[in-house]
Amino acid sequence: MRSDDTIFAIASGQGRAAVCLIRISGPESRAILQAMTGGVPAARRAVVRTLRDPVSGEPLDQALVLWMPGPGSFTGEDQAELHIHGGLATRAAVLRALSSIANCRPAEAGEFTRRAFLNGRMDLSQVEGLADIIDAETEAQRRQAMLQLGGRLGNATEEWRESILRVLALLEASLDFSDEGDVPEDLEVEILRMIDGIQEEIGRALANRSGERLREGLTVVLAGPPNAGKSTLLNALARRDVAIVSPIAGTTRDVIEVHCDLGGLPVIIVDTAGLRESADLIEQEGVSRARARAQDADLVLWLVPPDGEGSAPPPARRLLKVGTKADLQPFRQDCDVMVAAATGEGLPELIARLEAEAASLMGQGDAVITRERHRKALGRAHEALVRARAMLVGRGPLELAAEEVRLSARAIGEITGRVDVEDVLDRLFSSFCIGK
Ligand SMILES: Nc1nc2c(ncn2[C@@H]2O[C@H](COP(=O)(O)OP(=O)(O)OP(=O)(O)O)[C@@H](O)[C@H]2O)c(=O)[nH]1
Ligand SMILES: [K+]
Ligand SMILES: [Mg+2]
Repeated sequence: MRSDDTIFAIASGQGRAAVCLIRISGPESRAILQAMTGGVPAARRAVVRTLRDPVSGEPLDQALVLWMPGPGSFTGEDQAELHIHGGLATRAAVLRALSSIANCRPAEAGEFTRRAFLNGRMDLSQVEGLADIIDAETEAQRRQAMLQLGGRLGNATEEWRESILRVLALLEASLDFSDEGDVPEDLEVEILRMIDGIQEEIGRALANRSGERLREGLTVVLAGPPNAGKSTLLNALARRDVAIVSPIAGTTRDVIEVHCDLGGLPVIIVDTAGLRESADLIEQEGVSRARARAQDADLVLWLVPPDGEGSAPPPARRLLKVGTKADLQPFRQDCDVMVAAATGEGLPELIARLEAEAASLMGQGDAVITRERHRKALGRAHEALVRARAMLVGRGPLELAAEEVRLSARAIGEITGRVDVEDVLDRLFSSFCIGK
């Protein structure tokens, strides 16, 4: 795979369609337009042209053609777009023609975006935002992904990184001047004050897990004794016949997941095997999976049937008690909600309750961190700052404190893919006037 190849790909999905969009990026883009359309249109102006085979000159299709010269294009390279008719034979003919051109080849997965990143058109957090937009299943996920693509995470991390590098610059300045005397006391006070400020902001971002929950979906596990009505409730919430329902206790053995959209928030509802002691090996496995899922869940709905006083709920982070078969039992004081999934009674109340739970656990996309990767990088940055601070306060070697601060900046830089420290330091130093 060469990065100076010209790449092309269908960007509009597979299968027969009215229109098919072919994206082209790389140095041959202009030559391709010349060879296939007989000219190059004005930049970023859509024109209709006859597409021809570059070797035989045979007409292949009528297409809408765009020329987007670099560096102002998505990838930063010269780019062209061919909006052709979406018939299978038409696509195949145009792709074949493109393959026949020297130094042109089909793009690998994600290669356009990779080039955009390598050419500085977007940072890593924006690349992830773009991926999340394509994967977004609910309104709140879409909004969060848009904010990330727009640079919310990238801007926040760049600000933190710049502040950390300012601390580093102050430390290095102190190092440079330490043979002329001690680190001025007011400078040390200033450094500690800055570290405290950055730590507090990063700490606040780390404390908020709603972004990751929103990106991944909230996991709600239905648990309870056999025949509590778990599968019936799953089917009612999913509004389709997903799980087998029967009066036989121990019907469900596997873990069954359904993705739902609750008021714009993504919720994964998980049906599990009824919890009981069983001699059946398969059922035992189902029960142990059910317990494991309940333990990891954001929320467990513990289902209590009319005769369900005997069994105890599994350990869970958060648990709601739901009295089931409300058509067969009166309101239970020991339950938070009553529902009869078979008749639909109480279902709107349960859904409203779930929406409220989801909203309080996920917010509406106000978190900065949306992935484990961000959390790990920020966590490392935070820890390094804690060590640097301890070293400064404990009068440890200034060089080591500076090294910790440098580590912190690098860790934060991983979020956007900007890990260069020296050039930013140079820029910062040039604006300083300590002992100049
Ligand atoms: N009357 C009434 N019966 C219900 C209701 N919900 C479920 N049932 C019945 O209860 C029985 C068990 O329902 P399931 O949904 O299979 O229960 P489960 O908890 O998934 O059972 P296991 O998978 O075996 O643990 C079935 O015969 C259902 O028709 C309800 O709201 N009212
Ligand atoms: K059952
Ligand atoms: Mg079941």
